[in-house]
Amino acid sequence: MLAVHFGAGNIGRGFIAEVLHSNGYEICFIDVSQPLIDQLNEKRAYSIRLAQEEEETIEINNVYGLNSQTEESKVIETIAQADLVTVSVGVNILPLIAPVLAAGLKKRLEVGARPIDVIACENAIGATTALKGHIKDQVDDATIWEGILSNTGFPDAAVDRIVPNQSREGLDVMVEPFFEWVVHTEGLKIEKRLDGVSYVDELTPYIERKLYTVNTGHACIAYLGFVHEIDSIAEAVKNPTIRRELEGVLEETGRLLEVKYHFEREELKAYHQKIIGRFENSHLSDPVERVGRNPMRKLSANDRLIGPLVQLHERKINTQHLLKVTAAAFLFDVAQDEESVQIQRLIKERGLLETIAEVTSLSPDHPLAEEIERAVAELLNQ
Ligand SMILES: NC(=O)C1=CN([C@@H]2O[C@H](COP(=O)(O)OP(=O)(O)OC[C@H]3O[C@@H](n4cnc5c(N)ncnc54)[C@H](O)[C@@H]3O)[C@@H](O)[C@H]2O)C=CC1
Ligand SMILES: O=P(O)(O)OC[C@H]1O[C@](O)(CO)[C@@H](O)[C@@H]1O
Repeated sequence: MLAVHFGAGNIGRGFIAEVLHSNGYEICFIDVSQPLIDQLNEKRAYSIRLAQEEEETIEINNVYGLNSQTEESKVIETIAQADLVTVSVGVNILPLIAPVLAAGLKKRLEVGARPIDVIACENAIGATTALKGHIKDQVDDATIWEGILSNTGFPDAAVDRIVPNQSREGLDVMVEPFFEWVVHTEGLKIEKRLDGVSYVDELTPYIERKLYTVNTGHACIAYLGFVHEIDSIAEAVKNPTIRRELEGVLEETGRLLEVKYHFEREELKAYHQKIIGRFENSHLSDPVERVGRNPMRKLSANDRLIGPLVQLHERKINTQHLLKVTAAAFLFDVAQDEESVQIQRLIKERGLLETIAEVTSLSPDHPLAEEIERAVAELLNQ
């Protein structure tokens, strides 16, 4: 069986491929990094090392790569023959892979290929649904789009495994032992269920619990870590002030999840403790700059900070810790992170309040915009 996976990066190699490989798939990685593709085709294998006390590695073989920029026709042919398509490129990259995916799914119709699922594994709510929309934009002919829809499943999913940036040298990846991949049963076309994947009829509670707990908590450590000039996540989470804010933020998003989905408080507290233990993993060297990367995405309306902040505000539930983390995200200034550079430029050109409104999609006179502005001032005066 052949799986095509877009994005031979941290999660692609360090998580999705492990699950696909253990289910017997050969994996064709699609990427735009030629060095990565060359190594995949030369070595055809790599190791996944678990970040834990005892030495444990998982050998991944039966892999190869194609470059979607220079080998487009081969990519289309491969999609036409594949048994599954998965994606982990970054939610902002999804529109860029839509053309070749549309061509591949169209080719499947021409050759009479059996139904297939396309699953986007990104840190975003509804990423596969978004990808489906980008693919639809590439297909003018309504009949062909109907054909693709009847032959392709686009189930949304939630993925969770901390995989820090790996050294560019090799293919091997260091990952935390924990992983969770949850796929929405709605929209699936393939009967086969993958071992290691949970299938749920109701995905939203899971993905919001993950995004508003793991990712919001991680963002809290990253952005306050940056403000406290601490480089690594494991170090930042030991800082008593940051730890207090982390527990406060998880308390706040936990309240939202309780109110929305009636998660048991004790169950949420156990989930929080497990996640804090994951963040403390000293075997993982995860820089603050990776976890805080792309602050415009993370400060956007439906992501891990503004999403819960607005929903809590609407319910008149306390958001002091989330406000502090959101404010810290506006101070995240990393020369190599173009989104952080863009935010700092906006602050200089248009002022903080306008920038807050622009990045979060809150109106400048929304009480939260003014509260974020105040929280930034408080952080700067600390
Ligand atoms: N790293 C982590 O711990 C986790 C990351 N995620 C999510 O997984 C997604 C990927 O994250 P990472 O693997 O960390 O990023 P990454 O940057 O390591 O991997 C992304 C890969 O996509 C490739 N790419 C970029 N443009 C492309 C294109 N047009 N066509 C094909 N490939 C292209 C890049 O060359 C890179 O190899 C993101 O949505 C992230 O939020 C989700 C859970 C955990
Ligand atoms: O990949 P993103 O969305 O930039 O943020 C990294 C997030 O992914 C995670 O692995 C959590 O799934 C953490 O690394 C972090 O919270």
